[in-house]
Order: sequence, then structure tokens, then C-alpha cells
Amino acid sequence: MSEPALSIGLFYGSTTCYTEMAAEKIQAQLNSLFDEQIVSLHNIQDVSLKNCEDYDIIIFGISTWDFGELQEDWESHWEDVFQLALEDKIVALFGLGDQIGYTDWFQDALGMLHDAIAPSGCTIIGYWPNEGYEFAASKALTQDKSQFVGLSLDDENQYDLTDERIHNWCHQLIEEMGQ
Ligand SMILES: Cc1cc2nc3c(=O)[nH]c(=O)nc-3n(C[C@H](O)[C@H](O)[C@H](O)COP(=O)(O)O)c2cc1C
Repeated sequence: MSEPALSIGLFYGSTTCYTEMAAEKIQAQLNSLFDEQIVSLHNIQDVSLKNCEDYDIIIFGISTWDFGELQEDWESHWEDVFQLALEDKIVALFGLGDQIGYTDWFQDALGMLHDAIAPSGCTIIGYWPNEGYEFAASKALTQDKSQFVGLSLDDENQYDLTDERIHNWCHQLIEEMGQ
């Protein structure tokens, strides 16, 4: 069987499996849109982050914990993030958070991950409008505060919107990849 023309590496950390479930949905959606198995999933608990360098297109998934902190596996490998050679890569980010329970820290880890990889010179795609959410503060907003720096999912309060958001974001990614 020939290799697919495009391959995407999706690397995520997930404590209670919500980010993992979203990762699986994103994988299924993109595979179905390309009609090929182009997305490989990697849980960073088991796989070195360095492996993301094998892909031209990378998706990172992260949840926020403990009042604006990184998900534990991302925290364990945080120094590695700054060592990644991402300059020629296209990177998209998504995050899981709780806009009501943690309204002052909504999706902070997504913002921290964005700020950690942005100086590498990678091309970041998949910015996402912040309409339809209610929260007090977030480190995951762009400077003009109109967008999240990646897809923002909240399975605690808006589980019914997750599939639609993933569907729309995957279409957006394909457009921004120029496919
Ligand atoms: C103890 C605890 C602390 C949390 N802290 C935050 C937070 O500071 N900001 C936020 O947006 N969500 C916060 N959340 C919500 C989680 O990000 C959310 O439950 C997410 O879906 C977990 O994803 P995971 O299971 O993939 O790790 C917290 C949840 C728990 C249980």
C-alpha cells in the first residue's frame, strides 16, 4: 500500500480522557475528509514529543488544570517543548477547559503552549473565534482578544457543541493548509 501524500501527527496529553476523546474525533474527522488514514495519534504520556518532528503538520492537544496550570503530562515534558525543531512545520492547537468552573483561567494551558511554540518560527493555523463562550479571563486569547489561539472545547458545559466545533475546525484547517 502506498504512503498517504500528507501525514499529520496529533500529540496530546489528557488526564481524564476528554482531550483524548476530542483527539480521536479530530482524527476521525480529518481521515474522513481526506478519505485516507492521514492522522496518527500519540499520547505524550507514552511517546516522546520529539517524534512530532517526523510530521510536516502537527496538532497539539492540551487541557488546563489546577487554576491555570498545564495538564500533567505536558508539565512533565515542558522543557522539551522549547527544544522542538518546528521552524518548517504547520502547527494547530486545541484545548479542553471549563469556562464556568474555572472562569478566570479558561484554557490557560492552551495559551501557554501557543506562547511556547510561537517563537520556533512554525506556522500556526486553526485560530478560533471566541464567540459562544462565557468566561472572565483566558491566556489563550489573541492580542486583540477576538480569537482563541486554537480550537477551544468545553465538554463540561458545552458537550453538545463539541462535535460541530470539531467538524468546522477540521474544515478550517484543511482550508488553511491549502489542501
Ligand atoms: C481539579 C480541576 C482543575 C481544573 N482547572 C481548570 C482550569 O484552571 N481552567 C480550565 O479551563 N479548566 C480547568 N479544569 C477543567 C478541565 O480542563 C476539563 O475537565 C478537561 O476536560 C480535562 O481534560 P482531560 O481529561 O483531557 O485532562 C479543571 C478540572 C479539574 C477537575
